Amino acid sequence: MSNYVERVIAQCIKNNPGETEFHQTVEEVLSSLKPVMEQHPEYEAAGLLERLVEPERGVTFRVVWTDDAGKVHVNKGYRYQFNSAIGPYKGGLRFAPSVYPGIIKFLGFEQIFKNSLTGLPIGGGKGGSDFDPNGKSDAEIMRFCQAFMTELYRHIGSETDVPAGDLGVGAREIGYMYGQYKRIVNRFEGVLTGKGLSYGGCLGRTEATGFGIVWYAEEMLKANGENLKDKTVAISGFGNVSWGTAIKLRDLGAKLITISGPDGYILDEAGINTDEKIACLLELRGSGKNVCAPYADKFPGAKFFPGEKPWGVQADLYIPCATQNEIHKEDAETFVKNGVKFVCEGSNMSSTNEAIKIMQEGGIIVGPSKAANAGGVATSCIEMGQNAGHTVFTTEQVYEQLHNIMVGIHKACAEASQKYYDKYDLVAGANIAGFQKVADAMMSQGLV
Ligand SMILES: NC(=O)C1=CN([C@@H]2O[C@H](COP(=O)(O)OP(=O)(O)OC[C@H]3O[C@@H](n4cnc5c(N)ncnc54)[C@H](O)[C@@H]3O)[C@@H](O)[C@H]2O)C=CC1
Ligand SMILES: O=C(O)CCC(=O)C(=O)O
Repeated sequence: MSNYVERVIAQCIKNNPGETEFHQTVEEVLSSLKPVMEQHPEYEAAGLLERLVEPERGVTFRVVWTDDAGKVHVNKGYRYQFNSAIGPYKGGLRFAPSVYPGIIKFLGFEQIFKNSLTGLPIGGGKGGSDFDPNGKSDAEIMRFCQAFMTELYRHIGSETDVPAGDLGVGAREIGYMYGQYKRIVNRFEGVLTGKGLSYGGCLGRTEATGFGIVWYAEEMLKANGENLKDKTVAISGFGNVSWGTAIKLRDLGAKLITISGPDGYILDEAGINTDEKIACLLELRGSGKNVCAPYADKFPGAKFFPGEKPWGVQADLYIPCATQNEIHKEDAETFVKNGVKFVCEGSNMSSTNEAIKIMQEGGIIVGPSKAANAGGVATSCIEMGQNAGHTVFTTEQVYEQLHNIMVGIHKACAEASQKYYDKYDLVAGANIAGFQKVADAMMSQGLV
């Protein structure tokens, strides 16, 4: 039966040449499902894994827009609708020059399991463009978003596929895309999440991913007899997820000491814990320059380390919050050498498979991104419910649901790994717990 897993991985790599990030996640997820396949031979007979790694649908389209000087630009747009067994496709849109099918497929595949882990009725999908929002004017962003939605609108809908933000797509971009969708279809519906509060957005969605990550990390620590109070924490990035993470760390009494960007990292040993310092993350993101160095100019005492990542800094907990594959083999070796105990992934697929193996073998507890960052999409689903019911939830109602969901996800991961591996392995547990519900639904729905 383990041959089944190997065969599907090999075939998937062959069918999707050059898409290394997609290969990486398929390998990581499917490998940990081996004991499940042993117990369920009916899955192989139903070709379940072959179907799981093949998106139900994928569209690639041309996006034509003009810059402020009137020059015409052409970008690629994508939406991969991976799996709708348990609900409408759901997942963000990423705008970054590095976007190509391998990135969107890795994110879409991860989203299937993440969305299932939330316990809510949402399938998996992801989309985006190789458009670079950095350095663009507001008018250029608007024209790009309108052009992108002019094609995307025909593939999505509040009961079909509900995109949201991701890297490079925040409230501003969602607003421009929502306006264009509404103009084309002449309907006001919950087709996107992460909307502004004045037109159907959900209180708490902006900070939800970061809050959820910290609540998940808190469960990891508690399960190992510790808590977040007075712990030092190193994170990467300074975007939406880093910002929400910074706020919740402060709420729970932890001390955040780093942020980072593509230009290097900031070490602020006094703690990134005042309103002004935390708001500076938003200013850096809003500047459109994609650099964190100006933090050190603004707050004397903070140091900037150009071209370096924050993983060599001594801390009790590490939370990568920027992009995929931020933790490589060498970083994992540094963690093990430094006696690190906890790494909780905030960004999607923060670590290479090799790094995860080194960390786990070195005794580090790793919280996998598909579980730890699921609070964002969970709150998006709360937003969908709010829109469908033509109602509004209070911040307290959203936070309470979100907290319960994160505690539940940690419990599901721990129980699944205990059942199939007889140990506390959140990485394998997240894959198995996320898989189980999707597999049950796919088996019930026949060969589709
Ligand atoms: N926004 C959300 O609700 C969710 C986001 N995520 C994931 O969290 C991560 C961060 O997303 P957001 O904060 O929303 O994006 P963002 O665009 O607000 O911020 C991204 C941050 O990552 C940094 N960054 C990007 N590429 C980098 C690179 N190559 N090297 C170093 N730094 C880099 C940027 O400088 C920025 O600080 C992504 O992996 C995303 O997929 C996951 C779940 C939900
Ligand atoms: O809120 C959503 O629908 C998607 C969030 C997202 O892109 C993610 O979970 O990676």
